[in-house]
Amino acid sequence: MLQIAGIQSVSAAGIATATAAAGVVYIASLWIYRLTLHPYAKYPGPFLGKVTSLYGAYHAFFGNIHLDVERCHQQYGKFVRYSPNGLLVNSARGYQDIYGPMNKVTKANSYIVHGEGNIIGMQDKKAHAKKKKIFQQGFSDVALRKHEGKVLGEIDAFCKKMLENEATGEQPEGWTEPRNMSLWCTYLTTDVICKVVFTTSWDLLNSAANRAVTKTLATVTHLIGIMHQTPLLQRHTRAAIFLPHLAWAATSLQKYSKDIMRSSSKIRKEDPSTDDVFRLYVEAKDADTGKPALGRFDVMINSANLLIAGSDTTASSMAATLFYLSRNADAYAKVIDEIRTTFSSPDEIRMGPTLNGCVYLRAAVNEAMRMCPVAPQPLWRRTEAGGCLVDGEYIPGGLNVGATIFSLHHDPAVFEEPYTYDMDRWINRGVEDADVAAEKERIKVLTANFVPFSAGPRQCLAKNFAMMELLLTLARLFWRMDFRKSSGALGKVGEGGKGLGWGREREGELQLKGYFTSHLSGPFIDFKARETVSTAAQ
Ligand code: HEM
Repeated sequence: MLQIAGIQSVSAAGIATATAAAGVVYIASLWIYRLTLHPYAKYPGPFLGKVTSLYGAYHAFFGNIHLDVERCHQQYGKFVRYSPNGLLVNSARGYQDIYGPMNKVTKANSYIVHGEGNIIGMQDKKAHAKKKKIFQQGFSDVALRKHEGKVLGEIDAFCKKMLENEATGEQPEGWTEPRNMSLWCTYLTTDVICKVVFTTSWDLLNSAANRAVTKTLATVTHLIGIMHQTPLLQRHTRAAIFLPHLAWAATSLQKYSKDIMRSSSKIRKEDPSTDDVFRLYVEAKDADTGKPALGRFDVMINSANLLIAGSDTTASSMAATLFYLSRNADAYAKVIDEIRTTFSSPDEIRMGPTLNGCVYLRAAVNEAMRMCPVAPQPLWRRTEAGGCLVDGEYIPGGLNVGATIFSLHHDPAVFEEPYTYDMDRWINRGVEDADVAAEKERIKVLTANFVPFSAGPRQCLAKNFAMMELLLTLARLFWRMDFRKSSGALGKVGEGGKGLGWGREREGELQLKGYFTSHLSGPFIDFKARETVSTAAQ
């Protein structure tokens, strides 16, 4: 009992009841405000999404946020209020208004979860543009030509590995044991990005010792994906309390980053001429002052960030292409034939116009990236003071707006049968003269709705590098070996099926976990060396 000013005694239970009652009144008033007077009150959306940001966090936790957003657009239309302060739009025009070059938005506050100094989270537009120019130099055309040799070395090691039979010995007729390609592609892309940025790697392709790093990377993107959806979890301390089974990954990532930087700096000490992206950032000069453009911390955090941004992203696009080609015989035949007739040896497969001219390969990758985009969650932006127009709707300043690439890529008004892998939709149909304009328009509309790397000033920093890695890897792989989906239960891993829940029931469709980046299980693929080629050419 407490005696207050000698007038009244108050029990602990009484205080608890009063506090709980005040809490209930506060939450009820907040919900009523959000449902009636809030500027987004007029927009449709799921009831729980309108009143609490935990709704989005819940779906991000289970990795189905991209599907839930898709379901909401189907139910409510183009505009969906997906969180109290967050409105989603699904149209090419809306996408350009939010992300395009003329946008009047900044990155939403949720991007603080990527850590201080990380380019992906910068809100100040001018400061971001200045930094991006510098960071992009690491992936410019000139830099890409420098990286090509390192990338090809890793790709060739990967191809060799794919033809090895580990575990249980050879399968009949020369086919390898089933390989889990989301894992193997992540080993490759992690080795590649480490080599390009730091000159050293964990050699995940050849050694199992550090392969746990892929679990760390996936868990970090899961954690970040949840934190992005709700301000209630945007501090790492809170995430550590409420999501301890994921939060460990942030510390683990720091350890891995320090580890790779330590080995990199050892190499640099032994050979000061070591040339890589890290060195380029250290030596970058400010164009106005001629002084170093980046501080030590800036270089460290952004180089480490490239490990996350540049590993499972490219890997899932690669694995998705293998998934769909292994299930679509016609597309498979066209791509394989194109690669094997265009190049007479794998060594001929290099960056340049010949590879870029492989229209079927490009279409196969496009269609896989359309169906399985790498960034499947709402990419939230905050409107600037004064507000802006988003597809004709005025949105006041200080609110979140966004879109999901997944829904834009599955709009049935643009992509006929959006859940079907149809590589040919990307191929010019070579129509009669009278229809040339219509065909041009068809491709233009598809392209406007196809934004795997996003658009405008915050689009992917290393889009050309990622495409180079994807095309080189797949072309060299397809030249050297045949492949097929594994048989039995393994062959079904990662695929939709009855009873898997809304949006996950279509057989033949690759299912992804909608973390901050997409996370895949499988596909399991068997490989077999081309019979007509001498072993020397392998
Ligand atoms: C197929 C592969 C890839 C895809 C589809 C992809 C896609 C994207 C998308 C959609 C964004 C925008 C994210 C947002 O708005 O929050 C982004 C940003 C970014 N990406 Fe990629 N990415 C890929 C590979 C890479 C690679 C290989 C790297 C680095 C080597 C990289 C580095 C970055 C960085 C640093 C940003 C932030 C840019 C900024 O804020 O200005 N990405 N990427």
